[in-house]
Amino acid sequence: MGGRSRLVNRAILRTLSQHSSSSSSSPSTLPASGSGANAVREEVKSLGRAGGAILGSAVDESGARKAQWGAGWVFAAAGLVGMSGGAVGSLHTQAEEEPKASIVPEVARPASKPRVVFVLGGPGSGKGTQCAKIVDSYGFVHLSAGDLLRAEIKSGSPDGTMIQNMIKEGKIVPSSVTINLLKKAMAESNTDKFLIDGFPRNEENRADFEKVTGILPEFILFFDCPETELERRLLGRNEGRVDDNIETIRKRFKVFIESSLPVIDHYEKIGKARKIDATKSREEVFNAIDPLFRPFLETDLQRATEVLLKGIDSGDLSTYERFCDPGMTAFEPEASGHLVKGLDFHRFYFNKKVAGGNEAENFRQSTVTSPVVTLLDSNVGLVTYTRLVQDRSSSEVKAYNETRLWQRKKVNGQFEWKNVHFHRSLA
Ligand SMILES: Nc1ncnc2c1ncn2[C@@H]1O[C@H](COP(=O)(O)OP(=O)(O)O)[C@@H](O)[C@H]1O
Ligand SMILES: Nc1ccn([C@@H]2O[C@H](COP(=O)(O)OP(=O)(O)O)[C@@H](O)[C@H]2O)c(=O)n1
Repeated sequence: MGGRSRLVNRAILRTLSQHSSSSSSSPSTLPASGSGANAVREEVKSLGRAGGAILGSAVDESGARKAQWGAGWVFAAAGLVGMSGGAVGSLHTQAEEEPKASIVPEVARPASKPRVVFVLGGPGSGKGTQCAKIVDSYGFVHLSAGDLLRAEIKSGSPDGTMIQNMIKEGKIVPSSVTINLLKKAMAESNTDKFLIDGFPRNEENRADFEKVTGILPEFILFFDCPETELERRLLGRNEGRVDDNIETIRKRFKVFIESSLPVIDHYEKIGKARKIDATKSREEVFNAIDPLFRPFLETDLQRATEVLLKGIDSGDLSTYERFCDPGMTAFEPEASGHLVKGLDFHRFYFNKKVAGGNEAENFRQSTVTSPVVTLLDSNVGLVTYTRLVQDRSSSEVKAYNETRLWQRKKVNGQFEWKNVHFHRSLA
């Protein structure tokens, strides 16, 4: 996601393309063994030694954005990526032992592990304004530390008076109070993507959050803006806040420089700070932020595919219907060259399985190789892979090439990826 991993991803893609016989980055031509795979393994090992996670988008030689399926892309060359028998998204190699422990592909983490982006910047730099836009486009939950503290005052909590006094003085409320509020809000939410705005504001906030939650941010957004502009915006904000007066504003600037800038420096040093010029218009600021959030969509899309395939393997019709658009079209061998529309054709196979009864006999396992996730825009994505299907009832392993076209839709106010078309053919 960061500059470093993007460069590393480029290197991997180059290595792969050198050993690929056709197009520059065609995953279906990845070597399964031999010198190409060895070269890739070396890349993986060196990444592991450097402690780098292989994640998110990469840019291929033609400039097209591509998502790597976690380490799957690399493991697909070195081995195989398992899609069943364990947690969804767990990776295993079957060809030979790989240095798994040293490589922690972030996309392989359990879906419940929250992905957090901290949004920092001086008071009035536009954090809240941009967070609203990110929520709207990317389905994050926005948690403003300041808003949570103000709500705590209103709720009549025993800490209310202390918090009110601190805010009036532009001082930073003790971490234990703010972190408890954040933890509670995160636990009450049913998502795993959080924008945490106005936090961590000092070293104590930062270190305590890490210690208490074990969460490191994916990255931090730093809205860079000079004091004169901040002052102008805050005096014009007009939200009736007790701290938007010239006396408190000056105190907040001082606290920001003394306590918050060192936190931003910390993230800069570990390569997690993404600095944004916040003096630009709201639209220009959003355009600068927008690409940073694309990899989250790629991860979501990959996870949706993993869950869908697991649903197919286990004969779970409700999962299948949750991820498939009712008007989905498909070309698959069972349809003998015809395009089938809707879910009835596919439902037949789920019902047949249930009717067959014997779970052990019905047991199926898919292993995905050469997965590629390509985001066409923020609401349309393409997932291609080869799927090996093992079936208890037959010793034959079937291999399919599959292409799934996904569309992101808002359902009951929440973004969901829906499979709108797939093409499956015998590999
Ligand atoms: N890019 C921008 N240009 C001009 N004004 C802005 C911009 N972004 C936000 N504002 C305005 O500045 C004020 C502060 O923005 P806000 O998002 O509340 O900042 P923060 O959450 O960082 O305190 C608001 O009145 C907002 O409408
Ligand atoms: N992590 C935090 C965030 C806010 N706060 C308090 O809440 C005030 C308002 O913060 P905010 O994030 O809502 O607003 P801005 O100052 O960024 O405009 C701060 O000046 C602090 O007094 C805090 O103590 N600790």
